Amino acid sequence: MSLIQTFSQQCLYSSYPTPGPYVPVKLRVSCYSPASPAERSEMRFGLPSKGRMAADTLDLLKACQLSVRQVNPRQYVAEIPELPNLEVWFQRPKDVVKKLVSGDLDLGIVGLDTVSEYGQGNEDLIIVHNALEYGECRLSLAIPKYGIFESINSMRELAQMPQWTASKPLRVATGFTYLGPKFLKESGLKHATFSTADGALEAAPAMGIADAIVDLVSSGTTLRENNLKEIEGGVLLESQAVLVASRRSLTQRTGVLDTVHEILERLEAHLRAVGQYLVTANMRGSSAEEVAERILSQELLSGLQGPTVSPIFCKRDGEVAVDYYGIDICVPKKSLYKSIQQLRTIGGSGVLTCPLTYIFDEETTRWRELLLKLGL
Ligand SMILES: Nc1ncnc2c1ncn2[C@@H]1O[C@H](COP(=O)(O)OP(=O)(O)OP(=O)(O)O)[C@@H](O)[C@H]1O
Ligand SMILES: O=P(O)(O)OC[C@H]1O[C@H](OP(=O)(O)OP(=O)(O)O)[C@H](O)[C@@H]1O
Ligand SMILES: [Mg+2]
Repeated sequence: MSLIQTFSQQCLYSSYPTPGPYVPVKLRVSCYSPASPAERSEMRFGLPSKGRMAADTLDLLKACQLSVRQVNPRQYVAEIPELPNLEVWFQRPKDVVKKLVSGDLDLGIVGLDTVSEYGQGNEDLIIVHNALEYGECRLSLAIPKYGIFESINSMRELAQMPQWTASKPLRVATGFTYLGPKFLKESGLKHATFSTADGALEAAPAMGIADAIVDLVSSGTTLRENNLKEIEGGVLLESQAVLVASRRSLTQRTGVLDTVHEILERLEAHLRAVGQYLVTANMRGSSAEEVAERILSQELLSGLQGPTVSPIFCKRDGEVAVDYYGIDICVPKKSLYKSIQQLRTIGGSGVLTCPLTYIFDEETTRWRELLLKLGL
């Protein structure tokens, strides 16, 4: 097959599978019988089976004490022992989205770019957590730095180039055959055609196959190495890993909403805690308020809501007395050493630090937003 398929050919491939039974080809466990969305009672969680998202997704779940138990890496079904009645299915990222739409999965983790491309605005897809803090990239239009594009630096300038006509449109290579055309249409670039390829899109302009590309950019190295540039107004989407669920499953399938609540709480509590340290120390003082005042006079020691200051009771001359206070503060890892220095200057001693696993807040904003979206 040639590097680039034409857009019309690609359209044939991108139609959704019809909803219904899904029989995994490589499944070696016989206890999983195929069931239609309406028949099955277990919840299904789709995770990326390959690519850069796969390992990071498993790592994130593990950090939330939701380790995925997979008997062997070629087996596409697994479980999370902490979450009963839930099956994990490993699928290509785009298939996670397609199967959420068809009702063969209930929840999934993939990049927002994949949800937007393959979900195509489908209202059944609900982003439950929009920032899992990995897989960060952007979907961007890029053009060559050289030739007729040398002085073109914005989408407006690109759209106004006299070169693009009905008979000689701008040729765009992209794997994003839904988002790409939609974006160019909205940008006022009337004359554009699209072709698609599975990878190495950045080569298309130099090979003379395309004038521009729409592809994912992270560090920008691939574009730079291929003499391409992004332009003002050319970012279609900022993406990172997200937790996505099917509205139908959330509202109709027993247990899905509760499970999503638990997963969401663990994700939020973990992501809040990442990079945070708990610092405990002792401080001599005349009262808890006086100690708190000293701590709050330091820029880095205000903690999440403020320091916890607790009296340390000791026995002096047969009486209970308080000379020292124990303090607990949360500080970001990047300012840990500076915080300890500040603590010492105001009399802190016996300083202990430990990384935090979870910070559970009151009910999370995302949960409230989800209930609102579901009309609950
Ligand atoms: N360079 C990148 N840096 C960070 N995240 C990226 C990058 N490229 C892609 N991603 C994110 O990772 C997701 C998976 O990309 P990946 O390239 O691993 O899989 P794929 O493109 O679906 O598979 P393949 O490239 O093997 O066809 C993308 O949908 C996107 O959200
Ligand atoms: O801005 P950068 O950090 O250079 O990353 C961007 C590249 O990463 C992705 O490709 P990937 O590595 O997934 O290869 P692929 O084209 O085979 O999907 C994307 O399609 C870009 O080519
Ligand atoms: Mg890729």
